[in-house]
Amino acid sequence: MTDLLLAIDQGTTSTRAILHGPDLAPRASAQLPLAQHFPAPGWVEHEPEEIFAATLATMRDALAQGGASAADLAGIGITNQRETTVLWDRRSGRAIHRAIVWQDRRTAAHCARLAAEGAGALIAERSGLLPDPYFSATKLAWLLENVGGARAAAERGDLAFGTIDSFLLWRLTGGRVHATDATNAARTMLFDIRRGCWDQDLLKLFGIPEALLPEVRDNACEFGSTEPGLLGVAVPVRGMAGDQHAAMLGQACFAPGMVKSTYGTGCFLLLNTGDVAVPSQNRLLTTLAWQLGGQRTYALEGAIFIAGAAVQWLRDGLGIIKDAAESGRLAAQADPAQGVYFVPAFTGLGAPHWDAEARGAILGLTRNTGPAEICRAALEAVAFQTRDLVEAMQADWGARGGATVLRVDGGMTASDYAMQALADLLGAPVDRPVVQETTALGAAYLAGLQAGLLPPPGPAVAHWRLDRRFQPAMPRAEADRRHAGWQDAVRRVLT
Ligand SMILES: Nc1ncnc2c1ncn2[C@@H]1O[C@H](COP(=O)(O)OP(=O)(O)O)[C@@H](O)[C@H]1O
Ligand SMILES: O=P(O)(O)OC[C@H](O)CO
Repeated sequence: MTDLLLAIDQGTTSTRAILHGPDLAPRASAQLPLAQHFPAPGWVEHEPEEIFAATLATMRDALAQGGASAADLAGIGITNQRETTVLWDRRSGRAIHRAIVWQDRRTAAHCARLAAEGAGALIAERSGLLPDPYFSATKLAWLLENVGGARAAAERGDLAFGTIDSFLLWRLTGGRVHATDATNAARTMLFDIRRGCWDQDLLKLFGIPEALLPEVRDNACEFGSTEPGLLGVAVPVRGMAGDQHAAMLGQACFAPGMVKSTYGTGCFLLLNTGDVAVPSQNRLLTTLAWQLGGQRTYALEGAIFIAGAAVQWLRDGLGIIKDAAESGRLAAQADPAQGVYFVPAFTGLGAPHWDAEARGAILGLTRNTGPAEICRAALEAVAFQTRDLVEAMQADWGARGGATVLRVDGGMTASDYAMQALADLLGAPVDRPVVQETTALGAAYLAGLQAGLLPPPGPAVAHWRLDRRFQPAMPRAEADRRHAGWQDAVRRVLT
């Protein structure tokens, strides 16, 4: 039977492939870590060849573990870390520089200049974003300026730009297809989210030759077939979406007002705003939720750069825990009287502050502070930042109503401690689904939708099931007092 769906989830810290049945039940998975390169302070790069090799290896491994072959697949869905920028040679398919990762801050001065020159209004009106190094446009401009011969080659049409989805599609199809999907395009800062096309004024603002750009398609469509030599037979790629958008589909946030929050390296909270692109008055991002059948559904997004990455730093940087799970065990033993706050602004602060130059701090230390208090502060920082985003979203969307429950997913949701702290400090229930790999689930769903195996977004899609609801247990006054302490700590790191 050709009814299995293979999702590729190419994330910031790892590459995964998950094999799903036609009912979207996960059957087998494979994962490989991804090396992080930090060539200068604030710079973050990935090796595109490593990404492609890991993608292929995990796809083959997931199929083998599921006792399946490529001939059993109805389609592949690709989902990916967004904004990360690759520039490659069309002839060789090889990148001319390492990928510049979404967290990379090397273009902070470029963005500050754009903001000072008043370009923010055009950027917000067309792309729904704001001038920050997070998005692809200034990363691509940097590559064109700093890699020898790149601009001339780009103008000759010899180079191709893409986010990780496009790069993988190019390589999987043997260089036959240069395409992206609307959600990934929406994160480049070059795309008009209301008209659904590349924007000439933004291309001019960033000095980007149009010849570099991929074709923009719906999230579910025929993206092209893989080279037969790669998996044994040619398999159609039928779904593609940025990871946070795929997670919205995986979380079945189909109705306006529904919210999901993904806690991986960073945290990304998205609210479905239906067919309206809602401009934010509170420094959130207006973006696409998905585009299907040419119809665009929009979202408001709050992006926090550091969530689980703070836990990684406790393990690898400070060395106070041996594995991520230990952070919760230690936090549970913390002295409740100590007001320690950890602002994990390692790569600046994202929404709603957007301060690229801010750096991290741990405040409120005493002689009694130890690893337990620092772990608690790191886990609570994620909850406080989520609360900042939720409050900004309520201000933008408020009266229109919607869900009062937060659907969560991502690696960090494995921590019961962190999820309870989230419910407590937010003062709202937090729902963790049975399948926490919602990003891959969303990608598999898109491929299944295109293959005709699954219905369009709506009540007939039945892949979401509750694992556990975390109810707020902390008195509201206490949560507010702690949040005020957090806000004070943030004020001290802002530049
Ligand atoms: N039990 C846990 N407690 C706290 N953090 C955790 C736990 N398990 C995993 N994490 C964090 O989750 C992150 C990995 O999540 P994942 O969704 O795989 O990330 P990404 O897709 O960004 O690569 C890591 O940063 C890790 O520190
Ligand atoms: O790889 P993740 O899961 O940390 O997600 C990265 C985001 O897409 C960046 O915008």
